[in-house]
Formats: sequence, structure tokens, C-alpha cells
Amino acid sequence: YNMSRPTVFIANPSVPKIAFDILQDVANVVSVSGYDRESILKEVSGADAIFWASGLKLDKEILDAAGPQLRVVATMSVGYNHIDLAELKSRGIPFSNTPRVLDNAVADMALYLALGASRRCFEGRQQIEKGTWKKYFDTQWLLGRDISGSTVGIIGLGNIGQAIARRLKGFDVARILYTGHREKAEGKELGAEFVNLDTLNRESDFVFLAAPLTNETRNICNEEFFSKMKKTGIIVNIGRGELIDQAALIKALKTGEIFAAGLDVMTPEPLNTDSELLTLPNVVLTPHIGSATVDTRNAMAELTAKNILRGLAGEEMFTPIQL
Ligand SMILES: O=CC(=O)O
Repeated sequence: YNMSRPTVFIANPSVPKIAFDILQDVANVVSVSGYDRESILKEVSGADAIFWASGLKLDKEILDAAGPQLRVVATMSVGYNHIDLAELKSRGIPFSNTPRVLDNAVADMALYLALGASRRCFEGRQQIEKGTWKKYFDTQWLLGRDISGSTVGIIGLGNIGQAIARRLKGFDVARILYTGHREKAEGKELGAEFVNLDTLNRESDFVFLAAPLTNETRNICNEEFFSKMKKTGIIVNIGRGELIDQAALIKALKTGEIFAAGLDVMTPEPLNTDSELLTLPNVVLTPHIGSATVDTRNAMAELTAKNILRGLAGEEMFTPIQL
């Protein structure tokens, strides 16, 4: 134990080993003993850097508990809606997330959810289990919606949205629409059309949510949105549950206002086991595992650790967030 070395506090007991291997070269690495906020609050004291990897809020209370020597924070996630950026800024603490390394894994999950929802895969499995798979060939049984030839709308053409668009081209979609703050050169290269939210809402057969959660995007898909969507429309969310007004979504799915949904994120997480979402045949659910592959999680851990090393050295991080 060398007191001249900085201390890196890893605020999650399940972080991949590669992060420890990288950080231990220059730092004392301390891992939290539990997954709860209380363990973090008790054990973070004295950290020079915090390696965050949790949906818990990283706020003033935790920064105070760390102490005034804290000088680097990095999250092992691409989203950072759970981090108090204003508080970091006021303390002059540099901060980073993990963009790009998870794009392919998350985009794969988006396509899985789109196809699973459009082809009624969950409902089909239920029918097998119930023994209602008919002996004769019913040509009208479990008919879904084609993704080929469809119009898809992507809300948020960032790195993940672009990875979704690249995959969609392989599915021979007719049009790719997107909306966001501004038209992007990458959109043009992908042959995607920049439209306003209302146009995307009305014209899309598939809507993909790939935007960060901000005050602007919270509940962007609400009752009004679902009422304007095509009745044959499918919505996919790989961003954050709060992008959707979930009560409005459930109503739209029950009344046939939209055709189906595929969700990797929802509210709350973990989803309550008595949630109505679980009772709907036209919903495909995955438990927030968009980036959950061996290679992607290792890449996220590696990038987070390398960002921390850069921060501790007073250098610009590889993937800093401008505060
Ligand atoms: O939700 C996962 C992430 O933000 O990386």
C-alpha cells in the first residue's frame, strides 16, 4: 500500500477485471463491498477518482462523502442522466462516459426488439406454451408486419442511432427518417432524411428511441405521440425508460392504437413483476441488457479505466463530457 499513489474507488463490485488490471499499475484500487448506496457512501471516502457503474444517482452527497481530494469521475455507461453534471462542474472535476464501444451491441438489441415485436415472437411463444398452435395451417395466424419496405424513424441519430440505421439498410427498408437537434452529415451519408418529430411520428412504421434522457426528451413519446402513430406502428426503446410515458404506452398497446413495442428500458428498473407490461402479448421485453456482451462490457470497463488514468495524470480524457 503506497500512500503516494492515488486511490481509485470502483463503485460497483461486478466491474470486469480488465479495469483493475489497468488501474492497479498506477493506483490503489478499492472496490465497494455492496451494490447499495449506503455502501458507496460509507466507503468512497478518500477517493481521488470514482469509477461509476450503476444506475444510482451520483450527486452532491456522494461527492461530499468522497472528500475534497476527489479530482476525476468516470462512468461505465454511455448515458449520464444519473450524474449531477452541475455539481461536477462547480468542483472542476472532469467527467467521462463510454460512447461508441457499445454502439453495435445496443443496435443489435434494437433490431432484435423491432423484429421480435413486429413478428409477434413473444405471443407466438405463449401460443406454443398454451397448446393453441393449430394442427392445420391457418394462413391468418400470428401475422406480423414487414420491416422490409417500411419507413423507419430514429429519434436521436447519435452513434447508436447511426448503428441502427446501418443495420436497417441491410433489411431493405424504404426510408429512414430521423429527428434531433440538427441535420447531420452522417444522416446524409446513410441516406436518412432529417424531419421534425411530428413528421417522423406520423410517417414511421417503426420508431426507434436512441436519444439521451434530458428534460427535452423526457416523455417525448406520450399520449399525443401514440395517438398520431400509425395503428400498425411499432415502437422500440433502447435509450431510457423515461423517454416514454409508460402508462400512455400501455393504453396505446391495449386499445390497438399502435401494433407492438420492444423495450430494453422501462420504468422502474427492475420492472415491477406485477407490471401490466408483462401481461401484454404485443410487447417484447429485455432487462436493460443492450450493452451486455462479454466483449462490449470489457471494452466499456477498459475505456472507463483509461479515462481515469488520463484524468489522474491531468490529461484530457479519451471520451470527456464537456461540462
Ligand atoms: O444504459 C446503459 C448505458 O448508458 O450505457
